Amino acid sequence: MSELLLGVNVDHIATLRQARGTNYPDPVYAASVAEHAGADGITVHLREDRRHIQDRDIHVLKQTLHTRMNFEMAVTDEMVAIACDVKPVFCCLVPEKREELTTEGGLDVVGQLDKITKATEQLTAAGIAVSLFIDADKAQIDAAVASKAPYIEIHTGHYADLSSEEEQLIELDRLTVGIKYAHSLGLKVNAGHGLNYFNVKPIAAIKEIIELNIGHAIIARAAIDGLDKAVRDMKQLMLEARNYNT
Ligand SMILES: CC(=O)[C@@H](O)[C@H](O)COP(=O)(O)O
Ligand SMILES: NCC(=O)COP(=O)(O)O
Repeated sequence: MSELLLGVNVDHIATLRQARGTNYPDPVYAASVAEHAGADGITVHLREDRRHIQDRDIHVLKQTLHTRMNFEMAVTDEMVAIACDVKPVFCCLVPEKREELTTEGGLDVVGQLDKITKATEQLTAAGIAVSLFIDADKAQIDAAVASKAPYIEIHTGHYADLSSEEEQLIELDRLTVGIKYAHSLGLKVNAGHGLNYFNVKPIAAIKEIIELNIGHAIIARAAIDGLDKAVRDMKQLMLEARNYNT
């Protein structure tokens, strides 16, 4: 069974920095620690409101990463221009609202197919692999295929937010059906949002998933155990889930 990759999202290292307007903690340094600990990639979300990751972070990470950058962005001319300048390996197109605390759902590809297809064409022409952050919804998956984006990232936030085990199992089944459907259409499938040390294994066990992008839980754990250990512990859980279910 293929190895499951871990993309570490360092947004909330930047949240801590922005809280006081200092130059520490530096998400660039955190990315280096995470890579040393076994992260297969680094995810950063440059939001329109710059609440955490800054433009400087993106440019320095481009010069310093040893793995690869997954640049999360809204589908705007500003972000497309930045992405085409920086040329990360991956761009993940996400929905964004200034008033949201965090990402609330998947991108509506069905309702914005022309806009997303155009952005995908522009980013692809710049040599960037495009991923669409979508819900495990058949119509959205079909629209992702139509947009010609090679990757999708299935939004696991609803699964993560559920408290009852029964409801979580129902949502896990819905995610699994969507992921397998997307894979059957030739899409490369990642997953993320809200995954933590207690809910990651059932998602990691879905063998069609290539990469999990995890941030908040790892950075929160790092505040207690340190980032190196937080990353290694998450990688270990993912490895156990994938190997156990071979
Ligand atoms: C798209 C997604 O689920 C996250 O990668 C996103 O970065 C969440 O936004 P915040 O990092 O601002 O919480
Ligand atoms: N796309 C998901 C991501 O990068 C991290 O999301 P979270 O683990 O911070 O919720």
